[in-house]
Amino acid sequence: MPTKESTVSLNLDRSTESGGHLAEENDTATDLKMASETDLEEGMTRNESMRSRQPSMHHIKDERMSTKVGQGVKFNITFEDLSYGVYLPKQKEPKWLLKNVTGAINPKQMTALMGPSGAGKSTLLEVLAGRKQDGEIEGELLFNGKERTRAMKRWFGFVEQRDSLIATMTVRETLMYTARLRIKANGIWDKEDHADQVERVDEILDMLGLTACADVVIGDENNRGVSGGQAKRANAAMELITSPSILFLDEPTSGLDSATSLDFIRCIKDIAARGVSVICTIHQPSEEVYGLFDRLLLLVAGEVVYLGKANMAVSYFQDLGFKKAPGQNPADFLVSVTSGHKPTDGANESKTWPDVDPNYFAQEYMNSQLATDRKESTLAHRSDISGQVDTKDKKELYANGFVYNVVVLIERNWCASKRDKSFFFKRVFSIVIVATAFMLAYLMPGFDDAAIRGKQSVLMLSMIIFLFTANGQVDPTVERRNYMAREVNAGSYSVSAHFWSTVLFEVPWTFFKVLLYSLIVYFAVQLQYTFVNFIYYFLVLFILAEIGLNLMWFFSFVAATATEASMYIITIPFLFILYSGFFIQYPDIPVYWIWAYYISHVNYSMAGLLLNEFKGKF
Ligand SMILES: Nc1ncnc2c1ncn2[C@@H]1O[C@H](COP(=O)(O)OP(=O)(O)OP(=O)(O)O)[C@@H](O)[C@H]1O
Repeated sequence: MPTKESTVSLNLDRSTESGGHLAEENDTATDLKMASETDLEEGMTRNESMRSRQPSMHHIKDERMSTKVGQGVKFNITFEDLSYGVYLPKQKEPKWLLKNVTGAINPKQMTALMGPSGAGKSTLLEVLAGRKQDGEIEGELLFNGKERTRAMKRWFGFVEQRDSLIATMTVRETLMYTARLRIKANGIWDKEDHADQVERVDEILDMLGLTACADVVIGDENNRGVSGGQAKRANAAMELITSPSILFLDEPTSGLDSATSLDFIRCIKDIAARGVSVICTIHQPSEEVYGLFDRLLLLVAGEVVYLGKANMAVSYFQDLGFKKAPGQNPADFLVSVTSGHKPTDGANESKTWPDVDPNYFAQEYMNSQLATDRKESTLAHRSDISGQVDTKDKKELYANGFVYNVVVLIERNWCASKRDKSFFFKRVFSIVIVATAFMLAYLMPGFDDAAIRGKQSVLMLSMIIFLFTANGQVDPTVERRNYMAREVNAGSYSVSAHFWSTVLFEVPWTFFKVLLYSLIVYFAVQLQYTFVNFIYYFLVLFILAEIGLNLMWFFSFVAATATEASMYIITIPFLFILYSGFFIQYPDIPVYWIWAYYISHVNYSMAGLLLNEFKGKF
């Protein structure tokens, strides 16, 4: 069990490729020391040497923003006795999902994070990337020897297992908007920025073999778009736009066939070769895919059972007495051995595998020379550069300002919406159909009993329509929230920028929709023919429509699924309608529901509309 105090700390080191400070294979402490002492031999003090390598965070940021993939800041991640636990209900002690994990991830290397299902691979990836907000973290986690700051997020690229892309946008549009949001810009429509963004997008399209499908829409199950493999690459491409120094990938090949997986991992290998630290969880890679990884971190039940060169892993376990069958996939062999599952499909050697305790491999690794070397290497790297760079969090967490982000997000909303066939139907045509139906049903001039009843019904039904009219947008809103969460997590923009861009994008459409409806219904049903009465009627419906829209957004964000959101969106306004005093008169409302009458916005809106229409008429 973890014993160390919580000292999660990260660090930032800048090392250029020419400086050679971060060697390709930092396997031993000796290698690291030798590399860092190059400058010292040239007559610099250690502090001078470090300062020359590590400019301020601001300097680094500017430099990074103008560099291509792999040419910016280099990161070494070191973690020592890193543990992560969650509190289960009614438990005082945390359940430890990661236990005393020690290791390092270096630039120019591609590390595979493997292990049986439930071993803690995704958990480790998220802890390293700083994505675990809950639970308890113990041990030490350093980025070039310094504590992680929130501002560092922008140097990280995290490719989630599930592709979250906007179906109606093309691959190029997706990347262009990502570039606009994540790269520091001079202005919203600055020409130089645009040229730089185009250049970067072209570079990444080329790097990931997406140029041929750059102008194809992503698509979904209903609309044909790019292939599954291309979507995966587009998903990863979004994370490369900012030239990340560390690329985390969570099972990027899941759902891909073996040829496409190989193709994809080759692209990632090329990216690592440019100087990026790559760590990637992967399930059952083929022998060829496995062969592309430089290092392997094998986890079992939250503990490291192997961390070292990927091509040495099989012999490490063979030396422990576990023989690999000829032709057996090395990744399958490693997972079978460490998970205690002896394969039955002709791997005769597995029958002779020793029966071992579940903790055997973790213990064996802890006592191995590999672990001793690894620990020394981790410690050496951390102490070499700790305390030399500015790790203070910067005030600005996002590449660009709030207004810039809101404007770009509005533009992107339009770009994504214009190809959505249902967009105009939901916002314009559906309301024309409803208004026409009203017009035909309630042509009732005058103020006789039937006309009064008809007008009252029209007023109430108009309100009901605008309370529920936004419900058709639940599905796309729930879908987009994953996309938003991804971008907010990546530090592209704030939740409030997303909220205001959505509000501002929808306000003109709501205005237009309510105006269209009002113009048709108000005059057809012959409500009060004065400008002031008409404006009053229009404004009440507009406010109700905005409330309906906001309720839809709220429930679409808090509900687990679109179905659950729809249930809330129907139930809650329904209660406000039921106890508005229209269908059940105030004296007849059950006393335990009277609160609903007082908080019902439908009640106040209906009272306003009735006064607007009938005041002074009787
Ligand atoms: N919030 C949580 N509360 C309790 N247990 C959790 C929580 N999150 C994860 N776990 C457990 O921690 C273990 C590790 O989960 P994780 O998703 O990291 O495994 P994994 O190795 O990525 O698995 P897979 O390969 O199946 O995706 C699992 O047993 C999981 O059930």
